[in-house]
This record gives sequence, C-alpha cells and structure tokens, in this order.
Amino acid sequence: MGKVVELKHPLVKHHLASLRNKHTPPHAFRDLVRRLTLLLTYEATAKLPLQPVEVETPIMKTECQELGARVGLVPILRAGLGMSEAVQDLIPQAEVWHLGFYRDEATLQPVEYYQKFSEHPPELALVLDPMLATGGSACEGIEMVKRWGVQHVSMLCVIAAPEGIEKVREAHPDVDIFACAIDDHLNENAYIVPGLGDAGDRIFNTLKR
Ligand SMILES: O=P(O)(O)OC[C@H]1O[C@H](OP(=O)(O)OP(=O)(O)O)[C@H](O)[C@@H]1O
Ligand SMILES: O=c1cc[nH]c(=O)[nH]1
Ligand SMILES: [Mg+2]
Repeated sequence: MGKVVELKHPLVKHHLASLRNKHTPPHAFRDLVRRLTLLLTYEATAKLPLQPVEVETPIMKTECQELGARVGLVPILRAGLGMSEAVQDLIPQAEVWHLGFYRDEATLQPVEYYQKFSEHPPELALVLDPMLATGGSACEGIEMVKRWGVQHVSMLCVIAAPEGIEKVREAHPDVDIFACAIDDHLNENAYIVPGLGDAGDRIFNTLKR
C-alpha cells in the first residue's frame, strides 16, 4: 500500500498560513506555491534510487552517487504548472510531461484537453497538482500516466481533502501521496475547506471579478 504523508515542518505551516490568506496577491501566491513545492519535493524524493558514479575532485578520484532513474514530472494544467519549475530546480534533469484537465463545474468530472507524453515513459513519475479535492482529476491523471507505462507514481499536492485521498487510494493503492496539509472536508461545491480557494485562478490571476 502506498503511503500518505502530510508534512509537519514549521516552515510548511508558516508558508501555508500566507498561502491560504485571501488577501495574498497572485505574485506572492506563486512564490509560496514554489517554496512549499520545494519542501514537498525534498520529502517526496527521499527514496529515489541512486547509482554509483566516479568523480574526479581537484584532489583525487572518488566514488559518488547520482540519481539512477529517469524521473518524469507530470503537472496537471493549469495549477500544476505552479509547481513544476520548483521541482525542476531540485531535479534539473527531470522530464516534464503535461496533462491538461479542468474540472467541469456542474458534473465535477475531469475533462481532458491536453496530453503530451513520449514513446518512452520514465521509470518514475511525480504527478503535480496543488489541489486534491474529490480526487477525480488526480485519479484520471494517474491512470493515464500508468497506461503510458510508468512503474512508480507519486502524487504531490499542496492541499488534499480526505475525500480525494480516499478516492486515489482506492483506485491506485500503490501510489504514494505527499501533501503539505490534509484539510477537513469538501464544501457543497467540492471546494476544499478551509483550503485556499481556486489554486489555478490565484496562480494565474484569473479570479472572476
Ligand atoms: O480533485 P478534483 O475534484 O478533481 O479537483 C481538483 C482539480 O481542480 C483544480 O483544477 P481546475 O479544474 O480548477 O483547473 P485549473 O487548474 O485550470 O484552474 C485543481 O488544480 C485540480 O486539478
Ligand atoms: O478547493 C479547490 C478544489 C478544486 N480546485 C481548487 O483549485 N480548489
Ligand atoms: Mg482552477
């Protein structure tokens, strides 16, 4: 069974407080998503496989270690884009493969509108989406990543609802889920409570006025 990890680090809690604040403007919101993603990535990549590599320092040759698997990042558009550059900062060689979904407001079902996968799937994929609400988008995204041929999938989100976690665990029991916070519940519009509102709109400054 995959694990569910909620980050407990004080810096995560500190940045989440500003992220949730409705007065935080988009440029600050983006910075906060970025900082939280760095902390999330540190945790989610703790078990990445390594392979030996010989390196010549100015003093002598020495045995070091480097990542031993191809890592793919799969941001779920749009909001997942707010996370992918931060992960790339820590794993510069990671491949980035995009998946476009929006959640239909009436049915709450994910609607796919973009997919960019190659013929050669990476061994390991990190699916990125700041919000795991009903879990519909995550389940569909993970399903597509697995069908593509990826063996190991982890889901990274900033805020997860218990309902979404349960849905992902039922459909994909092998997948590890990492979240900066697991919130209380979903409201009648399937928004996370207390949450932060619509992550995509806050990242891209497209809130309805
Ligand atoms: O768990 P679910 O109930 O499927 O909801 C979560 C999805 O909803 C949001 O995307 P949205 O549809 O708002 O698209 P956007 O990223 O373009 O704003 C969010 O970024 C997730 O992809
Ligand atoms: O709370 C939520 C739920 C879905 N999508 C969001 O961006 N926020
Ligand atoms: Mg949105």
